[in-house]
Amino acid sequence: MDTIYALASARGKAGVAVVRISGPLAFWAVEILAGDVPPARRAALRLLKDREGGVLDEALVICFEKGASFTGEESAELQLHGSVAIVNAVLRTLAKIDGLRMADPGEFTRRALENDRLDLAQVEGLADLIEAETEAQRRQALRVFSGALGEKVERWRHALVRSAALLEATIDFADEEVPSDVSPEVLVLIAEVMIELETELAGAAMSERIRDGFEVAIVGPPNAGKSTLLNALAGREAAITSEVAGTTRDVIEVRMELGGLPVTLLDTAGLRETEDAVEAIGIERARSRAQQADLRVILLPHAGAVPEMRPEPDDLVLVGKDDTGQDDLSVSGKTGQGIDRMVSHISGILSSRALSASSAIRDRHKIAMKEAMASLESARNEVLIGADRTEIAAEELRKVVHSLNCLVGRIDVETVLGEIFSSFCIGK
Ligand SMILES: Nc1nc2c(c(=O)[nH]1)N(C=O)[C@@H](CNc1ccc(C(=O)N[C@@H](CCC(=O)O)C(=O)O)cc1)CN2
Ligand SMILES: Nc1nc2c(ncn2[C@@H]2O[C@H](COP(=O)(O)OP(=O)(O)OP(=O)(O)O)[C@@H](O)[C@H]2O)c(=O)[nH]1
Repeated sequence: MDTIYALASARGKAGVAVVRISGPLAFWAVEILAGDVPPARRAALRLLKDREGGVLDEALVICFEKGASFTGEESAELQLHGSVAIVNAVLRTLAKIDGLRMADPGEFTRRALENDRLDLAQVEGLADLIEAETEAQRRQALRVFSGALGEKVERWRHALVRSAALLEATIDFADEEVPSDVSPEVLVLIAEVMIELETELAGAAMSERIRDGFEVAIVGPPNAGKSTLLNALAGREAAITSEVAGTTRDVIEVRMELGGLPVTLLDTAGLRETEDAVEAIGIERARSRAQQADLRVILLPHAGAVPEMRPEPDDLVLVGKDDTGQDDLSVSGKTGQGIDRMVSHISGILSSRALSASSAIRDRHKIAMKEAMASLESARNEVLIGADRTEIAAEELRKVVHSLNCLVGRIDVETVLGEIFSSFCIGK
């Protein structure tokens, strides 16, 4: 096994930079640079020197013994003054040590996975944790990283292995005295797992939103003040505004954080009848994107106007360009009147939806869970049919266990690892 090293903190000037080393020669590398191997897990101040004895930096060195580190391997951290020159000089010195090489992206985490410090779902949670930009993303990734999914899978697997064992016991004893009918107990176990899987699957769409962002579309007739409102929310001139009706043609997207949630706001072409072919395409796009969005803010030109689009139950219907706020249900991009109220309404609705988010954060999880569900359904049907189908039922249950094993990466890991780690930073 190679010993790997990498800069774990971001490149560029910083207060402190962290270089990580992991593998059988990690302490050896520390000894070469720092002169000795400080006691494990204690920050020790050392002068780091290159092989010619030139001082590289005064640094904090922390050693982690094999079996008690992030990767599970012998590893060490060099906490350096965060200058580009120091980092480069230290990395150069490490490169010259035989048996050491620069880590690939995600390789430290990969080793943690190989050493059973993390399961695959946790690795995926960790990837999301590093990508997290909003509060909701941080919380979701942390939940997955903490191993919530793995724990559930463990419980499900336990129930299914027990069910299969019960069924198999009846097969083995088929010729002898038949033990009591196990099917009621098996059916209960199967039903319990199915209910929990269903809940996870139902929350998958929401966890996806938290990862990728909710879409909120601003819709209304031309000149309703949509672009001005978007710009006010974005805090910049993301969309062109003008007194000419029909200014916005394409869908304009602005990503922002609303109440801790990642939200993509969509400014859309004003909805009206038009002879202009280009505008008509824009209007068609506006309608379809708005329909697919999670929520719509429908702007009216004046109180009592008929909305351009039929509002869904949670949609907001507001009178736009109302600078003074004569109406509770009004908003002005120009003065900012009503914007706070609108934002808290939107984030309230989206947050309540986000509560149902599950740990199924990737398509891979959804696919494995759907497979598990399908096999569970067949297993249940076979059990219901009767004793002569017991063997088939047990076989279906083994398939479920297989799908669950894939889910947490007990098997078939290699096929997904490349994809997962391609998004990792070097040093993680
Ligand atoms: N400086 C530094 N900060 C960091 C990390 C790191 O590697 N270095 N981490 C890296 O991502 C995260 C912390 N994760 C870690 C996870 C496990 C162990 C570890 O040594 N585990 C041992 C001992 C556990 C214990 O003392 O309770 C073990 O699990 O056996 C260290 C860091 C975030 N902050
Ligand atoms: N008084 C006032 N004028 C506004 C407000 N919002 C927009 N306007 C003006 O109304 C005109 C149209 O505003 P836009 O934001 O471009 O309207 P839009 O709904 O995006 O228009 P289209 O792109 O044509 O669909 C511009 O002249 C804006 O300056 C507002 O809150 N108060």
